[in-house]
Amino acid sequence: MDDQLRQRIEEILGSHKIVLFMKGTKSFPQCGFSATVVEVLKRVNADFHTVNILQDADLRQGMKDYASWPTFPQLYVDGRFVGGCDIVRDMYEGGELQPIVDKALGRA
Ligand SMILES: N[C@@H](CCC(=O)N[C@@H](CS)C(=O)NCC(=O)O)C(=O)O
Repeated sequence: MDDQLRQRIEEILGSHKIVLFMKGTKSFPQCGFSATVVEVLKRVNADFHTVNILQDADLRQGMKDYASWPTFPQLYVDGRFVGGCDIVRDMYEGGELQPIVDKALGRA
């Protein structure tokens, strides 16, 4: 990945505590996996920023390389990759997501 793209990704991650790289938008997800993570984040009352990778081919490939993760959605909290849909849903069901979100948002 070139430096400019890496810098762009790091700027996005540095500007928001919780970032979801997804297909579509919060109000109009264009994939069921992305829709599930949006729903889960709403349930834990997360304030989160979304990036629609369907509108950005560079980021669509760049995030796969950056995270070493081949699919979307990709959830980042405090700049760190948390997981995709299956992981985030499992963490929510296991009660592990809420404390991570609360800590990132200064609610812990
Ligand atoms: N098991 C994955 C499901 C996500 C998935 O399979 N996403 C696919 C289809 S939406 C994807 O992003 N493929 C790569 C691409 O479209 O660039 C998860 O837990 O997030």
